[in-house]
Amino acid sequence: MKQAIQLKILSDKIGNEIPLPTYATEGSAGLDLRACLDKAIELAPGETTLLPTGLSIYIQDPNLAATILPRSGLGHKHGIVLGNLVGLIDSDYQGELMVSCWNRGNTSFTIEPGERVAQLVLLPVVQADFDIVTEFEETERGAGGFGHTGTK
Ligand SMILES: O=c1ccn([C@H]2C[C@H](O)[C@@H](COP(=O)(O)OP(=O)(O)OP(=O)(O)O)O2)c(=O)[nH]1
Ligand SMILES: [Mg+2]
Repeated sequence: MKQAIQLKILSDKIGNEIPLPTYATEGSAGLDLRACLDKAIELAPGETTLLPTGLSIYIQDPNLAATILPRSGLGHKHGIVLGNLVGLIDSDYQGELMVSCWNRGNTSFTIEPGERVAQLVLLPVVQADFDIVTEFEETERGAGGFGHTGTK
């Protein structure tokens, strides 16, 4: 599904030395987000930094949200993941898209201006309209969880 999403460019770098986010392939679920930096940043092991993207989006539709997810290559090979593990962008947020970047690895990592540091995925959202009850209709699982069904 495709949907028009309003996007504001907040930095002169975007569209010049830093490209606008695009889907890398026809089937890509995520748009890579680039670090909108003047100069490279070295992220020491264990350090977290908040990276600007130079972009804001206004999703507007409450039945949509965006998530910011790590890139698998950066996360697996270099230990560069997100300080908040997953970022959630509310449909009414209009500020700059920010990426909390965490070096969970053992070696320093340099983030270059324009580097693709994370990816943005738009998702459908269902808002709960709570119906207060005192009993649920019984299920086989009931309250069992946290390994209740075993491992094999
Ligand atoms: O990785 C992220 C996570 C969030 N945000 C922005 C968009 C989101 O809509 C807003 C608030 O995020 P969230 O609700 O996760 O943070 P909070 O700590 O609950 O802040 P708030 O009290 O503003 O909701 O911050 C980002 O730019 N990047
Ligand atoms: Mg919040």
